[in-house]
Amino acid sequence: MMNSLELTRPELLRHQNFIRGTWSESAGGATLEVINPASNRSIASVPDSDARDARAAVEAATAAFKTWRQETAMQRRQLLKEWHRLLLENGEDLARLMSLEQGKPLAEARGEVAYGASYVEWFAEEAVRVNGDILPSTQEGRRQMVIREPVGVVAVITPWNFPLAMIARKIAPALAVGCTVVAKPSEDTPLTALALARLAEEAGFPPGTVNVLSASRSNGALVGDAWLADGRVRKITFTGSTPVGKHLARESAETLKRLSLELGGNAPFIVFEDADLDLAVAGLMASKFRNGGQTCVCPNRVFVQQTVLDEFVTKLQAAMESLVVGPATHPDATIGPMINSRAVEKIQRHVDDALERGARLVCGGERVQNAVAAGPHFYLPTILTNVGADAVMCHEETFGPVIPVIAFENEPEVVTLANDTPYGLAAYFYTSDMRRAFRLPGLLEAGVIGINEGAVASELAPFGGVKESGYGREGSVYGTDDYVQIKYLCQGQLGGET
Ligand SMILES: O=CCCC(=O)O
Repeated sequence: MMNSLELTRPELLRHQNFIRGTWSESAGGATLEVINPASNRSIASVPDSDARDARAAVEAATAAFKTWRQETAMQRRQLLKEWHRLLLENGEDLARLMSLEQGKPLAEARGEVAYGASYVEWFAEEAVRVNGDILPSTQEGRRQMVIREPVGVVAVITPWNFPLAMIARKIAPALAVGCTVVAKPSEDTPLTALALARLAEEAGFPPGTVNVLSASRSNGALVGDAWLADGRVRKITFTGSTPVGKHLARESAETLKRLSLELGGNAPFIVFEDADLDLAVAGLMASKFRNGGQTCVCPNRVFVQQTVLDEFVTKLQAAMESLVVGPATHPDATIGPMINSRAVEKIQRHVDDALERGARLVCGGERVQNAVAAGPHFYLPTILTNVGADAVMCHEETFGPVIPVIAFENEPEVVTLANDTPYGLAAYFYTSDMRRAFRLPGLLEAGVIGINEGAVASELAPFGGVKESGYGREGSVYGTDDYVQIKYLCQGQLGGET
């Protein structure tokens, strides 16, 4: 049982920024307390960086870019492979750090180490596949070619819900193609990111190639603004809320940066009457309760065909009895604390709103009050039925262990309901009708579709949204596209002597 920061390698707990290959305090000397969401107590303090640190990181990354882009692809692959090896070798320590600062159960944190590391391995292999093209010639004696070049310095801004996987799957493709990186993790979970920086240092990346700094929410905005204003930063890759994504899109217009935005979702999970209901319940459990419901692809609205609604809810409630809410230190915990009190208040506001509008509470609906999960941030797994389309939880991401069940009559109706949102990240449906399985993906407005499957993410697959869930794709063979620019070379006068 994990009960403290007993790391095999205590030096993985970093208290400083990593800029230009050295560890340093913030320029202003300010610090930020990292809070364990399970106990609401401080775990460690890290720098509370500001615009000066942000600029120092860009200077380092700009200088490093000149040489890093010239490295051979094999050398970049080699260093990424070494980083991948170190992530796995230190996986237990990384999982402990992640559980403590983010709250996810240790088993899930171990899973995230493997998941995040898989992107590093994938992009290590992609480093040697940044190919160009030779185009058909439009004139005799002319050769037309296309090469792919790294865009330059990339700013990486990551959320708290996957402290390792999100930063790994942004930094790895950037480094693979020859970009250098300045990164700021969420103020809630900087420790995992700083530990990754330490392992990048050990892997041997040249100084300035990877720069990681921590900052509080308010100073973090100053860091972001400094990067937005800096013309040397050629790309921003961000995972987080849609309002922040829109701010980045607006403000980066001045320097016309490239953007990858992985933003909010409002995923529908649709269960048709012809579905295997046990399979659908298992898929919903896997998808909905990943990280306690704090995942951007978690089903946020569960649509069940009226004819099977009661049977489905009975099976779902029975499955939910196996969930154990508790801190990461509890060996059987399957749902940890929510990240902070703002998150718990939002969940409660959504539940209260649905109940006021006529929803029926099947189970949960409040914070946990027991000895295993004693802190203020634990929320009971909740089912609500008879949820109206006007409920706030049908329009905003609840980001917690709450399942609103909404009845529907037929396919056209549920497609309209599912698409009735500005978001379009993930959508799931369960059916045994093969024609429907082929038809529906074309009708659902989402970047990722689960067909009789609730766990969809993988390093081999493109991850990203449509509509106000953002743009750009992470992972897969498409995952380096956002980090390269196309250059056209036209070589003339090739004709030899006749
Ligand atoms: O929450 C965002 C990313 C989750 C995932 O990679 O499946």
